[in-house]
Amino acid sequence: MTSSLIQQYFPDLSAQQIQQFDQLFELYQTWNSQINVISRKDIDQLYERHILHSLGIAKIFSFLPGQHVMDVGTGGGFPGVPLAILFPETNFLLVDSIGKKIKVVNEVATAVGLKNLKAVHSRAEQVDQKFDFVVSRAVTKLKDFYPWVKDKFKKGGTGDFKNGVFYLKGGDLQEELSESELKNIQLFPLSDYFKSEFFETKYVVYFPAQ
Ligand SMILES: C[S@@+](CC[C@H](N)C(=O)[O-])C[C@H]1O[C@@H](n2cnc3c(N)ncnc32)[C@H](O)[C@@H]1O
Repeated sequence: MTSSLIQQYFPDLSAQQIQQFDQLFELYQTWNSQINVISRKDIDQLYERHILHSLGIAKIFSFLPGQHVMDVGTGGGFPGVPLAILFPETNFLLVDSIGKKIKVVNEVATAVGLKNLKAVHSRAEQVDQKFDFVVSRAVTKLKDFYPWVKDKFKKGGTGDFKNGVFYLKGGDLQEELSESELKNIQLFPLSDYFKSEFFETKYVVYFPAQ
């Protein structure tokens, strides 16, 4: 399997980025058979359901060179690994509270030669660093998530986006968003960018640090 689906939606990739995305299939196939980081029945859908889904954030916002981004609860590296390939001059810290998942991330990142990514075994709450942005997917409800990261933002912003959170969410979000009591939430449907059934119910949720 190759990264042709990714190239379809991101036509300006460099030869190195294409090679890195191509390498991911075999790497995840191998590592996932030893340490489960994505559902085994999903491995054939790696490019659509994991890599392209992660890159949905990049359709909304382009991280800048030198910015610092934390991926909370990265598991096997989503969305952090695909974003670190796409934004090679942005610094990514991938965090997970399960050490063996971080081992997979480090193996994959080393194999594809990612120099802008560091993965650490830690609870997000315990990370003592400040970031421009936090990204995440499938970790917990926003009401419980935001307190983990609320004191971890630098002041600042880029264009329409003040430093804050880009969270990949699916399904009916009304109740979750209202119980979170977060202000200035923006929802971006990924069906506006990616044409397949999988993305019909998927969103990027953005809110500024508050
Ligand atoms: C369902 S997995 C999602 C993994 C990945 N983001 C993805 O979408 O494939 C949730 C992950 O969050 C991690 N996690 C849960 N609470 C955490 C916390 N407080 N700090 C860091 N990681 C956490 C779990 O260990 C688990 O790997």
